[in-house]
Amino acid sequence: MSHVKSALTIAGTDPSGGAGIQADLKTFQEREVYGMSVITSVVAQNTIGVQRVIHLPIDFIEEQFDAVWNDIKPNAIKTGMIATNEMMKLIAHKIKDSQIPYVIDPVMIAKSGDPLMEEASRAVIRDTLLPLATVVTPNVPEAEWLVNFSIKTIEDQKEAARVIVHQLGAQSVVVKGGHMEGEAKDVLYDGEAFHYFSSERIDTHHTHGTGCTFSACITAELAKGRTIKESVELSKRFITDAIKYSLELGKGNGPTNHWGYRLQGLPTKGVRQ
Ligand SMILES: Nc1ncnc2c1ncn2[C@@H]1O[C@H](COP(=O)(O)OP(=O)(O)O)[C@@H](O)[C@H]1O
Ligand SMILES: Cc1ncc(COP(=O)(O)OP(=O)(O)O)c(N)n1
Repeated sequence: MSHVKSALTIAGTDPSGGAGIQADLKTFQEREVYGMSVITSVVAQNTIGVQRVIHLPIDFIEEQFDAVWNDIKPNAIKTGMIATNEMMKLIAHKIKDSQIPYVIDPVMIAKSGDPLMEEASRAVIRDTLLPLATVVTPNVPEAEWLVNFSIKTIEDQKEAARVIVHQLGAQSVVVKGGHMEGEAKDVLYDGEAFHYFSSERIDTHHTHGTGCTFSACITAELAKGRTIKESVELSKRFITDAIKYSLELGKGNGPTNHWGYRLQGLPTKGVRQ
C-alpha cells in the first residue's frame, strides 16, 4: 500500500493561476500531498476580475469525480467554487459516506466583486454541504450571509462560529478575519473550544487567491492526518507568508503565492516551510 497522501479539490478554474483549482494544486504540491482535481466551472478571470464563466455539464462533473474516486481515493477533499444547486446536490450525494476529512471554502463572490455562486444556491450549500463539513472556512461576508447578522467584532466572529457549528451542523469552522479591521485574526471553533490565529495585517492589495490557498493548505494537512487545530495553525502561518511574498503580477490584485520568495529570488531566512 502506498504511503503517499493525496487530496482532491472540486472547484472552478483561474487561468491566471492565483485562485481556484490552480491555487489548490500548487498548495497541495507545496505541502507535499499529491493533488487531484475535478473542475466544476471554467472561468475566464485574471488579477483584475472575472470575464466569463462556463459551467460544465453535470454528468461530466460526475464522470470526472468517478474517474478519480474509483481509481485513487483521496485522503481529504475540499470544495471551492460550486456555483449551482445541481452541482451541490451531486457532490453531497457523492461524498456523504466517504469518511474522509472534507473542507468547504464557501466561495460566493470573488474579491473583484464578481459572483461565483448563484444567489439562490447559497441556501443549498448551507443545507446540503455544510452538515458534511469537517471544516468550513467562510470569510466575513460569507459568514454574515450564513448566519444572517453583521460581523464587526471578535465577539461577532465567535457568535457566527457558534451558529455555524450548532445550528448549521458543520463539525468545525474558521471565521476568517481578512475582511476585518486591524490584525488578521481567524477564529476556529470545533463545538467545544475557540482557538485564535492572528497575524499582523500585511499592507498589500496582492491577495488574489488567499481563501483558496488557506483552505487548500488545511485540506493537505488533514490529508496527512493532522488534527483540525494543527492544520489550521500551520495554514495560518503558510497563508501569512504567502501574502508577505505575494507577486506583483498582472494589472490588478496580484496572486498570493507561498513560493513567491523563491520566484523572486529572495532569501529564504524567516520563511516557514
Ligand atoms: N492583508 C492581510 N494580512 C494578513 N493576513 C491576511 C490579509 N488578508 C487576508 N489574510 C488572511 O488570509 C486568510 C484568508 O482570509 P480572507 O481574505 O478573509 O479570505 P477570502 O480570500 O476568502 O476573502 C485568512 O487567514 C486571513 O486572516
Ligand atoms: C475559480 C475561483 N474560485 C474561487 C475564487 C475566489 O478566490 P479567493 O481565494 O477568495 O480569492 P479572490 O479571487 O476573491 O481574491 C476565484 N476567484 N476563482
